[in-house]
Amino acid sequence: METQPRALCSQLTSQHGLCDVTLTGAFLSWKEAETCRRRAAGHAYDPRKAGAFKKGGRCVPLCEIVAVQETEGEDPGADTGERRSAPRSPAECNQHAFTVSYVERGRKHRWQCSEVTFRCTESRLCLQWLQAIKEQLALLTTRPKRLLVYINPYGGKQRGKRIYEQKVAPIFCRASISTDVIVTERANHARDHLKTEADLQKYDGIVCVGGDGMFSEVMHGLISRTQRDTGADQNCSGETLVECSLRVGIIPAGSTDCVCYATVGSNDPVTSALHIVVGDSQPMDVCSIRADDTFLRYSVSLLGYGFYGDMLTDSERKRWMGPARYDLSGVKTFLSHRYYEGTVSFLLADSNVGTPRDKLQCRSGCNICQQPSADKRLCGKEDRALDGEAKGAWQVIRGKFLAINAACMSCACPRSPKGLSPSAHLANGTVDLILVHKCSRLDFFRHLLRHTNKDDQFDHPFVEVYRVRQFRFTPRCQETASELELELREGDGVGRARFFSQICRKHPACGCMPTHSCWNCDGEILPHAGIEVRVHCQLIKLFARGIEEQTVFDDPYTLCAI
Ligand SMILES: Nc1ncnc2c1ncn2[C@@H]1O[C@H](COP(=O)(O)OP(=O)(O)OP(=O)(O)O)[C@@H](O)[C@H]1O
Repeated sequence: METQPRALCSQLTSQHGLCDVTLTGAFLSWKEAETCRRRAAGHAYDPRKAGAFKKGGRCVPLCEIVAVQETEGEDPGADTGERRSAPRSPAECNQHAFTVSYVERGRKHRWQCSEVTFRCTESRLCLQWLQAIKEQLALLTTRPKRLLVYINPYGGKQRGKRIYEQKVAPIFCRASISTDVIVTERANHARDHLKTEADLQKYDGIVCVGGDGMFSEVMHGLISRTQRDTGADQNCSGETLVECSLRVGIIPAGSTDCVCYATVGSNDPVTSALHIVVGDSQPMDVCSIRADDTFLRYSVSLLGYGFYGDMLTDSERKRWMGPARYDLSGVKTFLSHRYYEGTVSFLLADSNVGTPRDKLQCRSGCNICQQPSADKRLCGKEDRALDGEAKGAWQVIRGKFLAINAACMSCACPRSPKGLSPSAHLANGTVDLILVHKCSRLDFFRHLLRHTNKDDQFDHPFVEVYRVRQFRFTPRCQETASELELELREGDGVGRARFFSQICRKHPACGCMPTHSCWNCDGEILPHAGIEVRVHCQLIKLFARGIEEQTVFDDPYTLCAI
């Protein structure tokens, strides 16, 4: 028989005075006690105190309570940082207390762990409250109890270990989450450990402390391990990959924390730790990248050829500079203004998953991500039938590109708060393919500038954007003889020019454009130019809930009204 959540209602004392505290199956709320309010309305009214109490009232969803603990020898002013000037009265000394830690929302999607202590004179009542809240928390089965934590001690400003120990571990401890912590000793340590050694049965989730590179390691390890354990072959083209059951939490401690920012809305370790504690779950699409029929890598954020590929290649040579290298390499790559020729082929996504320019941003509980995607509907025989059908739907664009970007998510970050593709979705089984054709430096600058302001970066004649399920890129130097011949025949005069430029590209001594760039795959260089990309809908899950609409939570009383 299902356990019924216990409801309680008592008058207890908090640091703001006597209050009515209510526990239901969904909320814990407290507000100024009726008797106090009536007294405050009469001659004993003290506006200063009444205001303070109003501020102290709250309605906290049960799922956002971090923990409840009996408070021994507590000081009623301790949770607000107030110091008691007077010794405790004999009445206070006879009181029993319990402290509730809960999620409190701050500005810019930040969460913090707040506390409230309730006191009462009866030990039985205090125990009743403690037990009732603990029982309710025990019903929240999506919360992790045991986590495997990987810390990159060299990520970002090399503060990963300190961030974990000072900001995250105390929250896990308060929430009674046990952890096995591995501080990595080399690159790919976490990936290899997850792939082969880790006893994943023991854990409810994995946490990585570091930047996007560290997350990518953990993701690769987890996906590979899941496929191996379930008999799926990630190297086989067209294989339906098996979703990973363990969730991944990201504690941001890198120089780029784009995945964390796009899924939580902030780069704050405490916020991430709290999303893990409350057991949030955010599915996320993953792209698999292949070249010459061989699996290369997975990507969850940005795949960029041309501008972003060149910028990453240059910045890797300047690692000694730290995060400032991205700015310098960005300017250098912009000034070089290189373009690359090639052919992009893609399979458009279904219309029910929106379009890159529809301004429907992916937010917590996104409707579009809850639509069954084409990728999900495909399996077995159906898969082959639909794939055959889809073959006719491939679109082909040949041209000279300054950048080819595939955004699996918005790629929002503090510098570009709306991101590379503001309406891209985390889990709808698609990727937004952005083609920036050759244009003047000034136009390209205008396009880049629009990533930082409110203007539409796709509203330029030289930019095309498509929501796709699969795409391929073939650089001109890899195009087959028949494709090149076709192109030469397409325009006579142009043909001659292209013929000569083809000779030039084969002779680097003449100093003309390089024939191809490389791909920036979530911040890692992929040396291949010709690739094939397929989106795997909701292949992994994060301890996150997507970016919340902030306004709902501005008023602590709003939740009571919901
Ligand atoms: N102990 C280690 N020693 C050296 N490299 C490591 C170690 N642990 C992890 N790495 C590697 O460090 C790379 C960068 O890590 P991370 O993403 O955490 O930091 P970052 O500063 O954001 O990275 P980047 O410098 O790429 O922006 C990752 O690709 C990861 O494979």
